[in-house]
Amino acid sequence: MSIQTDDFAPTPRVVSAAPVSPNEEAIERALRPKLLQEYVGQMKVREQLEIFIGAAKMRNEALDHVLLFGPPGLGKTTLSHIIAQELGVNLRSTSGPVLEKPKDLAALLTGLEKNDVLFIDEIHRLSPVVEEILYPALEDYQIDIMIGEGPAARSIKLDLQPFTLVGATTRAGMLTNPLRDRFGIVSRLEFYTAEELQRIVVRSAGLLDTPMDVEGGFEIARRSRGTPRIANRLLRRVRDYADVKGTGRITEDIAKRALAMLDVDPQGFDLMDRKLLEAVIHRFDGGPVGLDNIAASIGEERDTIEDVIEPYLIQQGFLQRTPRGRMATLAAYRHLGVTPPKAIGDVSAD
Ligand SMILES: Nc1ncnc2c1ncn2[C@@H]1O[C@H](COP(=O)(O)OP(=O)(O)OP(=O)(O)O)[C@@H](O)[C@H]1O
Ligand SMILES: [Mg+2]
Repeated sequence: MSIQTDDFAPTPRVVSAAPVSPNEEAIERALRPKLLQEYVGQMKVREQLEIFIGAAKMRNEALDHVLLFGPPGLGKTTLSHIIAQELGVNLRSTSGPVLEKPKDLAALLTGLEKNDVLFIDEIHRLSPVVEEILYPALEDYQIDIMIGEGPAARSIKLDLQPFTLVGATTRAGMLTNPLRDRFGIVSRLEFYTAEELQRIVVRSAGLLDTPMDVEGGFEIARRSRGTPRIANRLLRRVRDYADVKGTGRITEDIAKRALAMLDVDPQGFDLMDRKLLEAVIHRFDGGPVGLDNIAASIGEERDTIEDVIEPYLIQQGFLQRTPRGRMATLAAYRHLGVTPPKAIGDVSAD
């Protein structure tokens, strides 16, 4: 398959943390680090995994089950591949919504070889009946399957090879307790710093054969909302700009001009972020306002706001989540150049 431009998706948001097209996923695969050593940032997670993977290999045992959670585009799928690679075992990948029936999961489980990794993306979307068979599989490497139908139906126990489940989710809160309790290793991925993203951008530019100044790379990094997927996407867009409007080299000036053209501001906010902040400030007096009201007001899905738009705004201190709803902080007023009401200073202080 040849890699073409990935611009065909309907008006994708350039700072969307989700992949905007199947083609982008192909490009991402090419940019994916293969080893823990190449995996930038997430020091705590990496350190833990290094030790646990090393120990599992020394004992020739399956690694304990791993739950990876965090916002989209931070490297959960990448890490699952790395875990299998470092363990020197096969990786089987699937996702919660794909596993419709218990037998779908049973087929995967019985096909696993000793110490293999089974990756289940969006594990919070497993159906309860499928989740049921996962429990004994995780605990005792056994599954109960039903043979036959009607009165002749009986359940038999099947032994499985020891294996490691790597589950990924953007919402750890949506996992059932019995499922969550069966993960021995729980790793939370954090947003990356601009310096870490810069290292990722430099590495990707190298893989894409694109000459880039340090300042150009930093400009892309700091506008990438802490997310490698966005950093890699902005890099590709800036590279297009550099090819057409410049000499092909990504300089600071080229990066700034390209990003301004893409409406990505120096904070990494795009029109959607600004629309959300503006709605909270202008239509709801700065909040508190419920998610549903925000969703209706800016014409976005509630889930998209919760999973994709607001985590970064909250992490950066522009939005606050309170029991009564979302509130704009002083930083949000300042960012939009709006004079804050007097009371807001006190709210933001705590
Ligand atoms: N730590 C990292 N170092 C270098 N590149 C990274 C890192 N994490 C992610 N990336 C890059 O970002 C891209 C997106 O990562 P990945 O697909 O693993 O995210 P994800 O967390 O699985 O997202 P989603 O929640 O949408 O499934 C990858 O193609 C990879 O190139
Ligand atoms: Mg993924």
